[in-house]
Amino acid sequence: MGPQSWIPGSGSSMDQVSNGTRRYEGGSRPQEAHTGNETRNDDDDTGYDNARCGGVNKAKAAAVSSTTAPAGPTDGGSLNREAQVLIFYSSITTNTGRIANEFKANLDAAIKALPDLPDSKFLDAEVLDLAEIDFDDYFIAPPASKKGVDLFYMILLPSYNIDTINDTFLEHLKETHYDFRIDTGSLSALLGYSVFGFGDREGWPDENEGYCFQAKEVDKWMARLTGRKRAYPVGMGDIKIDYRERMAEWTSGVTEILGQVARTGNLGEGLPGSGSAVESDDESGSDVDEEYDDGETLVDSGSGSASGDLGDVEDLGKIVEGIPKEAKEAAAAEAPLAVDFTNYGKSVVPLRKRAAAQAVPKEMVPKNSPTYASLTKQGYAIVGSHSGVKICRWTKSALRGRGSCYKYSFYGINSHQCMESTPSLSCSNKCVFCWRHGTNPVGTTWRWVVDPPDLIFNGIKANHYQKIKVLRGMAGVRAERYAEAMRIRHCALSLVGEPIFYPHINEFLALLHGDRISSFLVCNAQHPDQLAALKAVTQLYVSIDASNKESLRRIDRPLHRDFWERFQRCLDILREKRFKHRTVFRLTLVKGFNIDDEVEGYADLVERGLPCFVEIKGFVRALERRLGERGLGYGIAAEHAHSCCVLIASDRFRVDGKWHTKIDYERFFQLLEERGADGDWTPEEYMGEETPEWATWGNGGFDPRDERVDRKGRKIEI
Ligand SMILES: Cc1cc2nc3c(=O)[nH]c(=O)nc-3n(C[C@H](O)[C@H](O)[C@H](O)COP(=O)(O)O)c2cc1C
Ligand code: SF4
Repeated sequence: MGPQSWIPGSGSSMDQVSNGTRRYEGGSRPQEAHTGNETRNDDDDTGYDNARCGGVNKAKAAAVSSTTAPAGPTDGGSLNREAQVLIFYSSITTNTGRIANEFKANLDAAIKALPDLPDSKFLDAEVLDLAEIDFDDYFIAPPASKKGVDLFYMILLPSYNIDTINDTFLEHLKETHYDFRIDTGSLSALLGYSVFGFGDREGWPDENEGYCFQAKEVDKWMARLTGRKRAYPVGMGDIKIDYRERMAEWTSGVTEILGQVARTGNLGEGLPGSGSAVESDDESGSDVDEEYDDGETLVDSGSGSASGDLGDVEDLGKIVEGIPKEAKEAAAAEAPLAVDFTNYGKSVVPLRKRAAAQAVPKEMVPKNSPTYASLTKQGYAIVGSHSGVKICRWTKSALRGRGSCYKYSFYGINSHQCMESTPSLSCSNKCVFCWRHGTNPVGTTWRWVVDPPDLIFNGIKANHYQKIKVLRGMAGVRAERYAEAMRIRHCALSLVGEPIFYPHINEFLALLHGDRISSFLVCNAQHPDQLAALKAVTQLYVSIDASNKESLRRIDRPLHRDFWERFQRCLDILREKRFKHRTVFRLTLVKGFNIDDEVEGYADLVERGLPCFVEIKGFVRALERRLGERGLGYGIAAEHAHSCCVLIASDRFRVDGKWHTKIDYERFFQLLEERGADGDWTPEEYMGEETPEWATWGNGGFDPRDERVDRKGRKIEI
């Protein structure tokens, strides 16, 4: 969408029909507004018929009329008119008033320092006390007094759980939104807005207890009134502790956006009038609850993906369990075992043809392939010809302070700083639960064009950041977390495909580590040679979908004929590596296929590989008991109740009776720098601090500082 989109009269919510009559949403204006004594006010160049307004007061009508007054930029993108920031604040005990005036001085200076901006474009900001202005003048439509100037609103608001001007203000925003005489999005002529809240954690320790609650409310209503022109996530600062730091972050973010607005006339990726908003919430609906419903299921562990979208691989177990037993059995019985096109021996492809096909390597996922279409439709970005990156739902959830994935509870992975990706979208299995049947590239050896590691590394990072930027306008995103999210700290190589299949996996890992990004690499235990040659990773996983040869054949449907031998060799390699890498078994249990009578088999596999950790869903106690009987030294260390995931850990990670499942990432990078990717060290050397109490077995694994919400985004009282 071009810059014209936010010009009043050219945008969606403020449309005027050619005869100047204001167009109401839904076609015609509501019947009950007619007085029966209607005369048209010809002086009203907006075409808005004041006489029809019934109870609308004059100020309101005038304000409404002004929404159609300003014209927007027309010079091919950048602002062509003067712009100004209006800083609104409320203040009862004077802090915010003082801060607002200091802020104005800083902001004026910061705007002047923006590169490539002519001085004349931004007028000095104006500070306005909400207690002294008439809300109708500013918060129904942009003020008529500012005709010809494009406005950007910043609202600085302390929270008060007693009756103050804030309540009147919030009531006004709400009324304006619901007033049928006023168009939806009546403030959409603004360039954008952002809110910063002040609170006091001493009395209101976290958001569940009301910390900065009114700033969040104002932010929500402003999103509605502006047609979702949240330029930057709501910021929050504790007046006694960190407001300076938080405000500095927020100010730098907002100023950057102002520069973008001035240069391009729009707010950037993901926001109205500025490109794709598909990943942002729709805030135009009339139901307040819906605003916070992005379809994420954060607490309802019983639901899987109905659409067939695998979504997040981290939720695999849940999805797998959701498949009816009969369907799985039918799939396993009907689907032919995948044919190995690359190994010699019996093959349906004649050798000559195969040789010809291999002469010129093809792209693994060409742009015109069904796989490409399918992946991009589901939010994956394809990088080069065989790599992918996607924002996982936990990253979105963490950005909004609504909880992180189990790896945060177990290992201290910040979900909002985590990038989920793979350098190989291809793999050598055709697992029954994989949604990509029929379209995914499979093979036992690499037979495609190989992209260089730096192309993949730079590409996935750029795409990840771009996707995060799109989320800037999403309801509920915290400014602090957004700022942190612009620094990737973790990479989960666990998207679809098989990462160690990529021929330059070690070089790729080195690039991640060189940028101080930790690596969690998940493989399917089918490539022992590559596994043996793997250099340093922060945490190394094998995915274990079955406990014996027959189940594995039926569930993973591997391409390799010697799949079981490969699988066992991988476990042996993992056993050897356990004093170098943090090794993990991820047990994905397919109900009906492999739970019954298989505990013994899983215990055998654990005994063979002796991993540092076992991530498991279901039959936790049974497995723990078996491991105990064999004297292998494991215990239940942590849990994440939402994803029904439990962590069984080796006693190596229990110090003085306390579990230490977290990772000291800084120490990991130090070890790498000191000793190199081939160097010797043990996982214990970068063992992190004690597992937090809330993450230990029996305590649920939900960080109390986050807010629990249900499927609709409604807060859950605990
Ligand atoms: C009576 C009272 C109620 C308050 N209620 C809240 C609250 O619900 N949430 C919060 O985060 N801070 C609350 N605060 C803290 C204020 O928001 C904080 O001190 C703020 O900086 C005050 O700004 P001001 O001096 O501009 O009025 C409250 C403070 C007082 C005195
Ligand atoms: S580890 Fe990263 S990619 Fe995986 S679920 Fe957690 S936040 Fe998402």
